[in-house]
Amino acid sequence: MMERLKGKLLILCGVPGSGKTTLQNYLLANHGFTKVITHTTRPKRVGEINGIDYYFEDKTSFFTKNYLESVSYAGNYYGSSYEGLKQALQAKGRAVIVLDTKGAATYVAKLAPENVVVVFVKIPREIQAKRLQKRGDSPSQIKQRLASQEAKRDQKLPKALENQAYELENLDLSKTYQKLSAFVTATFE
Ligand SMILES: Nc1ncnc2c1ncn2[C@@H]1O[C@H](COP(=O)(O)OP(=O)(O)OP(=O)(O)O)[C@@H](O)[C@H]1O
Ligand SMILES: Nc1nc2c(ncn2[C@@H]2O[C@H](COP(=O)(O)O)[C@@H](O)[C@H]2O)c(=O)[nH]1
Repeated sequence: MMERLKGKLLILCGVPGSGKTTLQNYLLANHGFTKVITHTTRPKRVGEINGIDYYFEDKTSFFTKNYLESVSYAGNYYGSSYEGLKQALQAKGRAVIVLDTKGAATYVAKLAPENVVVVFVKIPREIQAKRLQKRGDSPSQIKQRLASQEAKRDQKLPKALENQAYELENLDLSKTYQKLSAFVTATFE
């Protein structure tokens, strides 16, 4: 299915702890994007709010939604709904979503090319645990997350996204913001 929509979606996917959520917040604050809020069965982190960070679901309510795609990631379910995407695009014509690479590949397959761009965010493996620690994840959460099949798979750009994704290394945050801004200006304006 190549669904044609009004507006354009920027997908952030990539390495665990690479800064996808941080970059999403930057785009919301500085580039007029609206966030596509996704659903998860993962427990809330400190400071997360239902309906802002995610729609937090239980294992029954999760399966009552109309998903464009859903995945299992490190032992929890995640899914993005058609309604969420359409609402976010209707708001300002440009929307941003954070997905794992499997979800990103599904969007690329399902949406028309003019409606979607993908940014794959990277950091070296050696600093991943430090980034997750900085966010407040516990040592056991970090171990479980980085040992998961999905986190290992997302260490590199999958074949399905080759030549489809802008690869963005996120070391010095202010330089990353500059590069992302330039990419958005070239792609959306
Ligand atoms: N360039 C950077 N330099 C230093 N710290 C950073 C940088 N970018 C993000 N961070 C910090 O790294 C931590 C992880 O970032 P974030 O939660 O945005 O990653 P993520 O890719 O969304 O993670 P996950 O894959 O687990 O969903 C946060 O504490 C964030 O503030
Ligand atoms: N395919 C999807 N991936 C999603 C969705 N919502 C979030 N994610 C990705 O899951 C992992 C883990 O997220 P976290 O918040 O627990 O750190 C990360 O890669 C997200 O990008 C979704 O709806 N679909």
